[in-house]
Amino acid sequence: MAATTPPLRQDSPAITCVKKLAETPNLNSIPSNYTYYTTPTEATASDPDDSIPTIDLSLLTSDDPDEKSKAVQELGKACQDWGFFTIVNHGIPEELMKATLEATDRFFNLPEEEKPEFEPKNVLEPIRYGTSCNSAKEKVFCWRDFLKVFVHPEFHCPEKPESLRELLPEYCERTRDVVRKLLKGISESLGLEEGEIEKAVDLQRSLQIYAANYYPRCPNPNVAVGMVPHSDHGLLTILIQNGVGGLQIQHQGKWVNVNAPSNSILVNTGDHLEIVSNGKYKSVLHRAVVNNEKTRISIAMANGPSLETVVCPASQLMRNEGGMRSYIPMKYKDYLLSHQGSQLNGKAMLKRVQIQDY
Ligand SMILES: O=C(O)CCC(=O)C(=O)O
Ligand SMILES: [Fe+2]
Repeated sequence: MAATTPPLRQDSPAITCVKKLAETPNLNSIPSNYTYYTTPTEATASDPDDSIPTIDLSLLTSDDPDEKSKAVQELGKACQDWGFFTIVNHGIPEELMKATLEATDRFFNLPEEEKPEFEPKNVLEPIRYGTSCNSAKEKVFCWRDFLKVFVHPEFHCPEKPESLRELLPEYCERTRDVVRKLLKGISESLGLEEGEIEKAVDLQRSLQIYAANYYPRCPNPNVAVGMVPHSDHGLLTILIQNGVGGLQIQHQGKWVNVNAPSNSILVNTGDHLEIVSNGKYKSVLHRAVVNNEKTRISIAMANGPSLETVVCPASQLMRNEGGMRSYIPMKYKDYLLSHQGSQLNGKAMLKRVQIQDY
């Protein structure tokens, strides 16, 4: 009897994880549907002309009013000029960061059958494991696998590995504490009451997402992309990585490299900080590049308003600025659904709620 090819399972994903693809023996070049850049120099960036700002978190909560006010000013300047900064004296133990990165690595190295469902359809699914950015919508894929988990206000976590279940609650709580302190300082830097942003976005019930990125070694790093240029949807993202660089941010119209060591914590501003600040603190455009030497792992903790909050520019800010509102109020949940449901594309989603050019 002639052999027949079994029919494709209806539910079989159109695409598999890139880790598996990268492990194909003798893979010398990437498949054409991973070629993102047509000119290899497009993926390059220079080192920043000025150094990326560093914020000392301990000074933000200093009892000395002068010291605190100086720190608040520096934080405001970092948000306005860069939308991006490093933090020091943040109180998150280095061992916890390291162990969380290791547990994340362990997750990606589990056999596929021990991982959660691949590419679930619902964007609000609290545990999502997948590849690229939005593979259902893309023609060209990113050289990246991801795990996204809603960790607050309700904590979720994949069953395995056990180390992730053990470490994640503490790492999430510590990063939320950092975010609370930063938002207080940012509020003050905008001339608002310290707790104004916290109240406006209902931080107690904030949506926090653990977004882990796995970028395997890539045979053609100059034409592939780890993550396409985008801004994050939330307020502030706290990012750590396994000592392998790859993040680039756009600063003054130019792509610049962020080569942070493994123990540093990076912070970037998201779309909802831009909205709350009525455009004063713009969300930073960033992307990830890949390399052919080492696997890169990053953990981006996305911290947003609560899902039910209708976010709009802070009312006090509009009073100060003569009532000019630059963004249409929108429920964060609806924003997230649109942002995550479409192809990731620069700041396209933010433009949809923007009232005027500024
Ligand atoms: O891997 C990185 O450095 C960037 C990740 C990122 O931008 C994201 O997860 O939103
Ligand atoms: Fe991002």
